[in-house]
Amino acid sequence: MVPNRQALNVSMMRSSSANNIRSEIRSYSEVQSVCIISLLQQLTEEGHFSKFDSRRRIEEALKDLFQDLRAATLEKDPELSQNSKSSPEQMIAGDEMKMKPYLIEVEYLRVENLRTAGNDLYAMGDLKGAMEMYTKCISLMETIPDGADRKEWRSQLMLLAYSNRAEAHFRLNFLEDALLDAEKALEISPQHVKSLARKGKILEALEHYEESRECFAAAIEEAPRDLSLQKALARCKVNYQQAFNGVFDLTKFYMEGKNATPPTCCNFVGPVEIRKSKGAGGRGLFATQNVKTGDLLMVSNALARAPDKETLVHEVATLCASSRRRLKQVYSLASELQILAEEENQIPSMDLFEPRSELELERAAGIELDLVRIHGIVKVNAITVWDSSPSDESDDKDASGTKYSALWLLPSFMNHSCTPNCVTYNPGREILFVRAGRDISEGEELCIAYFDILKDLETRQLCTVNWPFVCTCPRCTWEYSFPRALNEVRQRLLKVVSKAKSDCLKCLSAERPKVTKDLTCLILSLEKAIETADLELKHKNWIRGSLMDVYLASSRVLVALLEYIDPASRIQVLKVLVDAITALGGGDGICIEIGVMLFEEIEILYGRQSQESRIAESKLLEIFKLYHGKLTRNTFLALVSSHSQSTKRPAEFAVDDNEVWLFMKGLAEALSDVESSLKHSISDFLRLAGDPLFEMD
Ligand SMILES: C[S@@+](CC[C@H](N)C(=O)[O-])C[C@H]1O[C@@H](n2cnc3c(N)ncnc32)[C@H](O)[C@@H]1O
Repeated sequence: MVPNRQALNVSMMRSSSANNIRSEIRSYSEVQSVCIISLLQQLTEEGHFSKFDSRRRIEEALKDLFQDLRAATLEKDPELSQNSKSSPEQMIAGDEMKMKPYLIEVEYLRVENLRTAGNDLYAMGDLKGAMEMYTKCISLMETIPDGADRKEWRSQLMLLAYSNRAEAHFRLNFLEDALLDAEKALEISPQHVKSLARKGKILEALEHYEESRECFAAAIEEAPRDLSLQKALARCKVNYQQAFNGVFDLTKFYMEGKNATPPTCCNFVGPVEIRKSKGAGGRGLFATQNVKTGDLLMVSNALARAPDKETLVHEVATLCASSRRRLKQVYSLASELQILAEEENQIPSMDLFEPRSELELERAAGIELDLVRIHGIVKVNAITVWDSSPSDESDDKDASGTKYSALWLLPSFMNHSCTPNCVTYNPGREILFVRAGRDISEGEELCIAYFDILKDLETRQLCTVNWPFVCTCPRCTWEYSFPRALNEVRQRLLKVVSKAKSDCLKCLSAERPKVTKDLTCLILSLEKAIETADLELKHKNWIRGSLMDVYLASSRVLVALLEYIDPASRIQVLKVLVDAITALGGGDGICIEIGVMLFEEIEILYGRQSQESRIAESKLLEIFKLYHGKLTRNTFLALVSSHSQSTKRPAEFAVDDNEVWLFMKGLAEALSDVESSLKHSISDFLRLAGDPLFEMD
C-alpha cells in the first residue's frame, strides 16, 4: 500500500531538511518510493513547493533520492531493474501493470495535496492562487478512474474542493461562480453545514434573500448550536424587511450619536422607475406613485469606492470582470462619450437593479471590458464624498473626514435640479438613502442636487463645469430671465460685507449692541422686502436660496455674537433661513444645523413646555424627516443632541470675538453708506422678478 497523505506528511516535508525527506522516503518500499518521488516531482513541477520552501532544496533532495532509489532498485529487484532506466517515469512505464494501483494512489495524493495547497494559499491571503489549486484539484479528480474502495474518500475530497473554491470565489467577488461551486458541493452532500452557510452568504450578496434564509435555516437544522448561523438567520429577516418592504431601523445608530458605526443596509428599490427625461438630458428616475415628504424612495450601496476616480475606474472594471450582471448594470449608465455624441441611451429594465426573486445565473466567463467606456461612465456618474465615519482607517484624514469617490448604480439615473424634490442621506459605508424632499406626484421626475444649490446662478453654473451639461431646471430658467438684476442685489450685499471687512478699524464695546442690531435689521428688511413682494412662494424661496451666502454670513456673525443680540430677532432670522432652505430641499444638511439652533434658541427663550417650543419641535421633526423618515421622540432627541454639539460653536463660528466685532462694525458703517441704494435695487429687482413677462414656468 502506498503511504497515505498523513504518512507521507508532505507538509512536514515542506519545512524539513532534505535529509529528513530522504530518511522518510527510505522507510518505504522501492515501489512506494517510486510513487512518492513521482508525486514529489509532479508537485514540484506544479510549483507547489516554490511558494513555501526553497524550490532548489526540494529539487536537490529529489535528485539525491532518485540516485539512492535507482541504486537500491538495481540491486534488490532485478525485474524492476531491467526496466529501470533513468527516471521514475520510465521505471513506472516499464512495469505498468505492477505500478498501476500505485499510480492511482499517487494521483489521489496529488489531488489531496492540491487541495491542501489551496487551503494554505487561502490562509496566506492568496485567493487567486487558492482558487487555481482547487480548480486543478477538481479537474485532476475528474480524470482519475472511480475505484469502488475510494468512493467515500473521493466524494469527500470533491466536496471540500468545491466548497472551498466557493469561498475563494465569493471573496474574489465572483458571486455567480461561487454559487455554482456551493451548489456542486451540496449535490455531493446536501447537509454539509459549511456549504449550506456559504451558499446562504453568497445568495445574500446576490440579493436573493428568500433563498439565502432557506440555506441558513437548513444549516441550523444540522448545527443548531452554531451562533454564527443563528446570527445569519436573524440577519435574513432584517434583509427581507429592508429589501422588499423598505423598513430600515437605524434607531440604534442614531441613539449612539456621532461616533456610531453605520449599520449595513440592503439595497431597496421603492416606487421609482427609469424613463426618458423631459427636462434634463437622457434618462431620469420617476415616481411610480404619489409619495409624501420623507417617504423612502430607494436605498443604494455604492458598487465601489476608491480614494480617487482613476482608482475607482479599476475597481469598477474588476467588479465587472467578475459578474455579467454587474457589467450590465454599469454599462446601463450614461458615459461621457455617449452624452457628448448625444447618443440616445436605452431605458434599462428595473429588474437589473431590484433584489431578485428568480435566480438567473450569468457567469463572468468571457467578458471583454471596454476600459474607455468604464472611464467615461465613472466620469459622469461617480460622486465625491466626505466620509467622517469612525470605522474608516485611512490615513488621509482631516477634521471633516476622508475624501473618496464612489459609484452608485440606480441613483446615477437621477438628474440634477437646483430645486430638487429629493434629499439624500449617507450614514456612512457608502449607503445612500434617497427620500422625497416634498410631496411628489406619480409620474414626476425625481431630482437631487449634485452640488450646493444655496448659491447664486453664476456660482451654480460654475459647479456644472465638471459635468457635460448646463442646468435648465425651472429655477435656473427663471433666473436666466433677469440675469443681471438678482446678481446686482447680491453684489451690493456682498460689497457691503467686503467693505466692512476692510473697514475694520477700532473696537468700542459700547457700540456692539447697536451694530448687531443693524445687521439683524439688514437681514430682516431684506426678508421683509422679499416676503411682501408680489411673487409666488417658490420664487421667493429661490431668491432666498440665491442670496443664501449673505443670509448665512450674517447669521453666523449673529451666532458668534450671541450675547449682543436680541434673541427674538435672531429667532426671526433663523426661521427665515430654515423655511427657505427646507423649501429648497434641505441643502446638504445645513438645514438641520440651523433647525437645531432655532429649536434650542426657542427653548431657552420661551421654555421647554411653551407653545413656541412645541411648534419649533414639530418643525424640526419635519426637517429630520427629510433625512431620516419618521422618528420616535427619543430618537429625535438623541439626534438633536448629536447635532447640538456641532452647532453650538462650529469651527467656522469660532473666530476671535474681537475680529467678528470689527467685521460687524465695518459692516454697519458700510451698510449705512449704501442702505438707500441697496433698498432701491432690492425693490427694483423684486418688481422685475414679479413681472409676469418673466414668469417662465
Ligand atoms: C448621473 S447622470 C444622470 C442620468 C442621465 N441623464 C442618464 O441618461 O443616464 C448625469 C448626466 O445627466 C445629464 N443631466 C443631469 N442633470 C441635468 C440637468 N439638470 N440638465 C441637463 N442635463 C442633466 C447630464 O448629461 C449629466 O452629465
